Amino acid sequence: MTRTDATVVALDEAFFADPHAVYATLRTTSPVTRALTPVGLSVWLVTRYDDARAALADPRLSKDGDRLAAVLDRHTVTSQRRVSLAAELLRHMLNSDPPDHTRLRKLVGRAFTVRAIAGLRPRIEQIATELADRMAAGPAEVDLLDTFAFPLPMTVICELLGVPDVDRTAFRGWTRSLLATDDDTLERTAAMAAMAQYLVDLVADKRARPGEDMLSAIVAASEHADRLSPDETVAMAFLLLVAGHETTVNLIGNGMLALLRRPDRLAGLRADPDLTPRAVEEFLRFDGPVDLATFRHTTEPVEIGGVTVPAGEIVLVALSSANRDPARFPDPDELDLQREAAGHLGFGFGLHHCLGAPLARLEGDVAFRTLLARFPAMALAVDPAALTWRSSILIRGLTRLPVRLDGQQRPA
Ligand code: HEM
Repeated sequence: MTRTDATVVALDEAFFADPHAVYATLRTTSPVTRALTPVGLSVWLVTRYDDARAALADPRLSKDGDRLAAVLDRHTVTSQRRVSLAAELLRHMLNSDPPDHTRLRKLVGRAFTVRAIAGLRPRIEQIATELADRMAAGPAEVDLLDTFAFPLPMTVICELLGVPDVDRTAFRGWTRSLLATDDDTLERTAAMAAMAQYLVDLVADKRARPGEDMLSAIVAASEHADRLSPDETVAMAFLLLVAGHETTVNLIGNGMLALLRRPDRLAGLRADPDLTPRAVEEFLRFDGPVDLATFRHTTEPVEIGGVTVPAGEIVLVALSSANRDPARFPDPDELDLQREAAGHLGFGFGLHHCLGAPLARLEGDVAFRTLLARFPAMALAVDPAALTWRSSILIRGLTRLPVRLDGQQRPA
């Protein structure tokens, strides 16, 4: 951990390499503390489970996007420029408080219930099987993120929303650039603008030629002007697409890494596939895809864990830290697939609790069952110490996950 003074934690490369070590110290020494993001934004970090859960449910911690812009400007302490966010992409539910949040979430809520999502299982299994077939027919060493963990959720969310096949590769580049903190600011602003333009065109296309997909249904709803504005329609598409694929890829990646590092756990799960739903909850707790929840800001002074955070401050709730708080989960650094991991904050908590959780759980279930059944000899192709993590204050995910499907170690 690097500290710029006694109380400010730097969210830097050392932090991204091992956030769990930093969090373990913070939970005992300074559970609610100041931190500095890589682009020089001054924030408050909340690291204990009880404080994190309370903060996520506290209406005084606002998600209002318009007010956030002003707060962000006040808290940027370096000269580095922030990425200019395309206005069309901002008005989504994760940037809103009630009543806008309630209206936006209700519009798609029914499509994402456990029951509605369960109908997708056969198609998700088919996609997973096709990807596994392709892997089995290819080289013995692959990047599991590229060959399986990314294309599975990407294909599912694109099919659900009605994004044409040909456009999916460009989308990956844009979102990667957007969620990284190490890319050039201008490049990220350009990626954002390109994505906004693409989605504006896609929405226009759905309006002109509606299909059976969810985006066409959202566009149809937007025609009632009181329900969804044009910007809200595009922002909804943006949120669902980005949230729908940048997260589940790392549930599969981080979960597979955890298993490959613990062959005993891997063997136990392979012997009892019905344990998979429980294992997925443990992967979400142990090393979930969302490290820090999205920005919240205080609308008045708020006491969190005995510390008074003044009004107009940005608060980052450390979900990964809450999920390893020994006060909530005994022996938290142990991967225990039998444990009762329910209550983890991997999907957030409160009003903004992940809308796509039923879909993510289903994709995770299918992914692990498929990979374990099809590749019984799968092993890490590199020393775990050689693996690198993405530089993002939101996403916890590997840059690559090289595996050998035949179980052979690469010669040194
Ligand atoms: C394992 C995969 C996933 C994880 C770990 C995850 C995690 C999260 C978290 C932590 C939040 C709350 C963020 C906050 O409060 O700051 C959230 C919100 C959200 N997620 Fe997910 N997510 C996943 C998959 C998905 C999928 C597949 C979708 C599908 C479209 C999705 C759609 C959303 C949406 C729309 C919200 C905003 C909800 C609101 O503001 O009311 N997520 N997710």
